[in-house]
Amino acid sequence: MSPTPLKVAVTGAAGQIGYSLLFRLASGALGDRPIELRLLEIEPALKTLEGVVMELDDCAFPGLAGIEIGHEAEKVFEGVNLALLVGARPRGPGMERGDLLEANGAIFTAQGKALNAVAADDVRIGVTGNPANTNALIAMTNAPDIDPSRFSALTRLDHNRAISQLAAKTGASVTEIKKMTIWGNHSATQYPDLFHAEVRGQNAAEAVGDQDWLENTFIPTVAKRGAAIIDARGSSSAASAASATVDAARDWLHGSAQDDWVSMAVVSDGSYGVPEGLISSFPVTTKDGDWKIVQGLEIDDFSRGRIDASTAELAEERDAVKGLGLI
Ligand SMILES: NC(=O)C1=CN([C@@H]2O[C@H](COP(=O)(O)OP(=O)(O)OC[C@H]3O[C@@H](n4cnc5c(N)ncnc54)[C@H](O)[C@@H]3O)[C@@H](O)[C@H]2O)C=CC1
Ligand SMILES: O=C([O-])CC(=O)C(=O)O
Repeated sequence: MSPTPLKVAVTGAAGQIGYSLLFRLASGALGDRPIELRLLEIEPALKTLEGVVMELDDCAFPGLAGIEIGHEAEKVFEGVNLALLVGARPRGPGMERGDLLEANGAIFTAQGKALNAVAADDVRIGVTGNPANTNALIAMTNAPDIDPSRFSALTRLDHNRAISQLAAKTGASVTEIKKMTIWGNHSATQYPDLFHAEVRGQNAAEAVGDQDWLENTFIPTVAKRGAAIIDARGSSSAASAASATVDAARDWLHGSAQDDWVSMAVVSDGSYGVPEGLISSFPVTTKDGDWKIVQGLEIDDFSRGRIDASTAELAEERDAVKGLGLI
């Protein structure tokens, strides 16, 4: 007998990220278990989504057990085991992701409530739509019956960007880089940390041996990569965001590698001085659908300042959505 399909909800399924993400999911990126796609869109985008579904059908993916589409969250989210909340307005040139709070926040209030009402008991919820950390906080707060540990926001794209930049600098392959960490917000204040990362088993900051590059090239290149892509493409990253969304979901469900960790924005328990309750990016290990913040890393003054600046921004965003009545 074939296993019960994993029910995977994707919101904003007719959007740019959706157009890449759905085909990765359907072709088996989350593993061998068949999947059923539950695709949520706003009503005016359903016709476009029907076209995407025709294309999914035309791929004849053996692991795709079914597709349902709709514009009502409570119907689409019924019984879902994994919800990838992508649907939200992207920023344009000259905007910061935080500028989207008011436009996008309400989406996550409604979707948090719907997940709370109808998702499966084992649901995991990954938020990609920006501003991702605070949208995840909104969804989590509006889903009081779902354990807060089931929510996470995507900083895996930043993590992957940081690995790629470090690989290019050191001549290592991406597989030779371990223990990369993104701390804080998925925003320009994020802190990609080379002091705990490793290149071929050597401390990455030591392997680079160039504090000026670390501070003035590496950190800003990673933190502002989204804006650089908008500048070049005229629209925000889509295929790489879809790829990171898949990486994050796969590792969450199936576990991170033994000798490595990943970056995920998860609810803070106060670790590393990050105020409790904020959804902030940490180094985490994952196993069987659960994550654990890596403990015991030494944080020097340089890193402390960067982490504090990013978490202060998260606290401001939290206060802003409180002011808007979203949490
Ligand atoms: N966390 C990350 O690393 C990244 C996040 N993003 C964010 O992901 C989001 C989506 O980006 P794109 O796909 O490029 O945007 P897009 O504009 O191409 O697609 C967004 C889709 O969401 C849909 N949508 C809007 N409200 C909805 C609702 N209430 N329910 C369901 N669907 C809804 C829209 O109709 C649209 O089809 C943006 O907020 C963007 O900033 C983008 C790249 C990386
Ligand atoms: O920069 C943006 O607005 C899209 C995004 O989150 C990213 O590419 O990291």
